[in-house]
Amino acid sequence: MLRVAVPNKGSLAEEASRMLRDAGYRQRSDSRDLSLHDRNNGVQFFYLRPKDIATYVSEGQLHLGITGHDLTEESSASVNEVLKLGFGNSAFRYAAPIAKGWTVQDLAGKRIATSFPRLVRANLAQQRISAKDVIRLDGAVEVSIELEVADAIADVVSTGRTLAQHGLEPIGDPILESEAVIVDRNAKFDQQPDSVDITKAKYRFIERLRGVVFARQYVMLDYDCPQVVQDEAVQITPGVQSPTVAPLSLDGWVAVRSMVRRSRVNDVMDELADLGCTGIVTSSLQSCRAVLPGHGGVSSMPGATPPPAESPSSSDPAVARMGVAGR
Ligand SMILES: Nc1ncnc2c1ncn2[C@@H]1O[C@H](COP(=O)(O)OP(=O)(O)OP(=O)(O)O)[C@@H](O)[C@H]1O
Ligand SMILES: O=P(O)(O)OC[C@H]1O[C@H](OP(=O)(O)OP(=O)(O)O)[C@H](O)[C@@H]1O
Ligand SMILES: [Mg+2]
Repeated sequence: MLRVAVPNKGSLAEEASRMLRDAGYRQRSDSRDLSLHDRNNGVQFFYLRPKDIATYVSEGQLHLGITGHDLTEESSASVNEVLKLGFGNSAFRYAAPIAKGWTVQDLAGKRIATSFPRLVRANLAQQRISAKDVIRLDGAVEVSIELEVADAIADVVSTGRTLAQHGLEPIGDPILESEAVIVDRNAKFDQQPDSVDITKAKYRFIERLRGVVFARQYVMLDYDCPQVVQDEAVQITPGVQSPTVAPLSLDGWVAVRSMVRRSRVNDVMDELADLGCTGIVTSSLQSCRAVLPGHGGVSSMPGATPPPAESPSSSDPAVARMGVAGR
């Protein structure tokens, strides 16, 4: 039985469960439940503090976990990040009162409050800055300056609203950029290697989530196209092998279906309309299996779980049929 850790609260919890539901897994309906057995999929989920997840996974009690890249870096747990999940995006940054106008060098001799002391100490050492003290706080770090516990902070910044509300501004480059990731253990010499069943179950789980991550980046585009401009239209929505092109019952017209990057879809629709295409509609995708080399995920990250021999590939006709637009 595959055992997977999921954030039980905080910024990552809701989105992690939503992504798991989109991938077909059952999720808890009561936030007091700390585990849930999804019998149909052979997975047991454990709802844990995201900060602790890398530790459980590295020790081997849990097979995989969803947590933040920054939390993984802060912990000394030995894990591999095997898939980026595209949510929980943040930057970990130094900040100080706007009125001070400090640079990073001004942190020398100052008290710095943070929930990530290990990352801060490592960054200060790397920049050869000798702070007076690094003070560990669990949260609400932005208020520590007003309360005179610290002179500056290092904290997670997403929209920047919390900093602004407290009269603070980020200083220097981000210490770290972060997003939610799936972690796998980096097996130690004294640990049992995964059984064949667990290796396969891990692969299946990661591929399902990868399908959701991928689907969120694309939309399905359908349109009717005058045959005389079909070649130009196909260039605008090229797909992987090629888009699906089917005859319409109207002479001189074809129907085209292709996946297009969500970030580009409005430009693509404008270009198709300018060409004389019509009936251009988009539909959202919940999940898919159409991941190709270079599209992120396991293949692009170190320490990836190797796929079992029978893993699907982009030569699979089911994948080729989807007409994934490569732009
Ligand atoms: N405002 C935010 N936007 C996006 N991601 C965030 C935000 N705040 C924290 N994170 C990310 O969430 C993870 C931290 O999760 P955690 O649950 O420990 O913190 P939290 O969301 O601050 O919850 P808590 O309130 O319990 O401290 C980190 O990976 C962090 O980068
Ligand atoms: O840049 P923003 O969009 O404003 O988000 C950043 C804030 O979000 C998180 O706090 P959270 O709400 O988790 O509270 P906490 O400080 O108690 O952890 C983080 O620690 C920052 O305080
Ligand atoms: Mg927080």
